[in-house]
Amino acid sequence: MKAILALADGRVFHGTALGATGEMTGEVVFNTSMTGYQEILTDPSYCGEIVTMTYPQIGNYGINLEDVESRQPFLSGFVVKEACDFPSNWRSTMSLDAYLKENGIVGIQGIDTRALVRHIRDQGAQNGIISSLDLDPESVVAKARKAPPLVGRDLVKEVTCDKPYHWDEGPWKLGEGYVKNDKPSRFRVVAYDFGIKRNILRNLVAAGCDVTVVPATTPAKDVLAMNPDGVFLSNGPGDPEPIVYAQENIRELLGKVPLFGICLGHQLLALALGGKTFKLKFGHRGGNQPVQRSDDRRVEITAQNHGFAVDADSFSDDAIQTHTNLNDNTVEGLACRDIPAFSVQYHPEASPGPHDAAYLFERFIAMMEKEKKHA
Ligand SMILES: NC(=O)CC[C@H](N)C(=O)O
Repeated sequence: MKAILALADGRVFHGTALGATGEMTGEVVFNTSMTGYQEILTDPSYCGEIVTMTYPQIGNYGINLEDVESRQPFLSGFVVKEACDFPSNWRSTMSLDAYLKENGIVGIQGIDTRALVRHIRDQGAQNGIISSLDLDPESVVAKARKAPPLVGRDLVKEVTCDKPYHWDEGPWKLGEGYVKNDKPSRFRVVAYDFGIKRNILRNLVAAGCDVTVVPATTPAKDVLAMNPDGVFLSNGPGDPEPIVYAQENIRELLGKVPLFGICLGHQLLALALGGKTFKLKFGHRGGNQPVQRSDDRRVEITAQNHGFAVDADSFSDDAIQTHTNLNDNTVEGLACRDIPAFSVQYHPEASPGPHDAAYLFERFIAMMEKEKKHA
C-alpha cells in the first residue's frame, strides 16, 4: 500500500505504508542511533513527533515485550528506509510492522531518509504528516500546515501516569530478565513522571533507591509529605516553557530536598532557577553525542533526545554549567552552587546508547547521603 510523507514547507516523499494505516501529524525529527528502535518507539519524550531513523534497515532483531520504556508508544509516526520483514532474535515475538499496527502508529518506508534528514538539517525540524489514506500531495501538505506546533503545548499531561505507583524492578540480566529488588533500599526517592523512561527507574533501583513515581501535577507539599531523601525530575515530551505547574513545584522543592533532573527535568530545573529555554534548529537525537565535563575536561559519549535547550546565559549565578555539547556548544548540564540540585540534558540511563554517564546516578546517591548525614 502506498503512503506519503509531506512537510509543512511543501517537500513531499512517496513510499509504502508501514504499521497502521491512517494519517498522523507531528514534528518531523531524526534519530541517528543504529539500534534501539524499540526503546525509541516507547520513549514518551517523542509524543508529538514523527521520528525518522537514519540507519537504513530497522526491525532486523524484531520486537520483544520486555524492552519497552513505557506503557505504550506515544510518538506520532515512524519513518524508515527499509523495515525488516524477517526479524531474527531469540527474544523477538513480533515484527516491527506488527508492533506498529497493534499500537496504531502510522509509519512509512521506502523513502530516501538521507534526503529527508539533509532537508531537516538545512530547513529545521518542522511539522509533517504521514498518510496512507490521502495520497494527494497538495492536500497532505495543507494538512501538515494546519497541524498544531510543538512550541507552547503541554504534552506532559498526555503521557504522565494518573496515580502514584511504587517501582521495584532493577536492570535486565541474561537468563533472569528484569530482576526485582529484594534488598532493603537506602534512599527513598520520589520521581516526577513527566514522561519517564523505565530504564531511569531501573537505574535508581540498582543504585539502592526505593522509588515512588508520582503524576506530573503532584504539588510539592504532597511530595515533601512523603518524606523523600531525594526527588527525581524525569524526561518528557515537548516544550518545557508551558509546564508552569512543574516549574512552580520545583521552585518550592529547591533547597528542601536533593534534586536530580534528566532532559525535560533539566530544562524545568533551569526554568525554575529563572533561566530560559529555546528551540534548537533540528535537535539532538542519537547515541553518539559528545559532551565535555567542565570540571575535569573529560568527554563522554552520550545518548540524547531533545529538541529544546537551556540558554547558557540565562540562569542566575546560583547555578553553574557543568556539561557542554561539543557539536554545538549548547548546555548539557547544570548544578546549583549552594543547594543540592543538578541536572543533565542527556540520558545517563542510555536505553538505547552508551553508558559513559551512568556515574550520575551515583552522584545523586552521594548527594542524598551527604544531606542525610547533615539532617
Ligand atoms: N527527552 C526529553 O526529555 C526531551 C525534552 C524536551 N521535550 C525536548 O525535546 O527538548
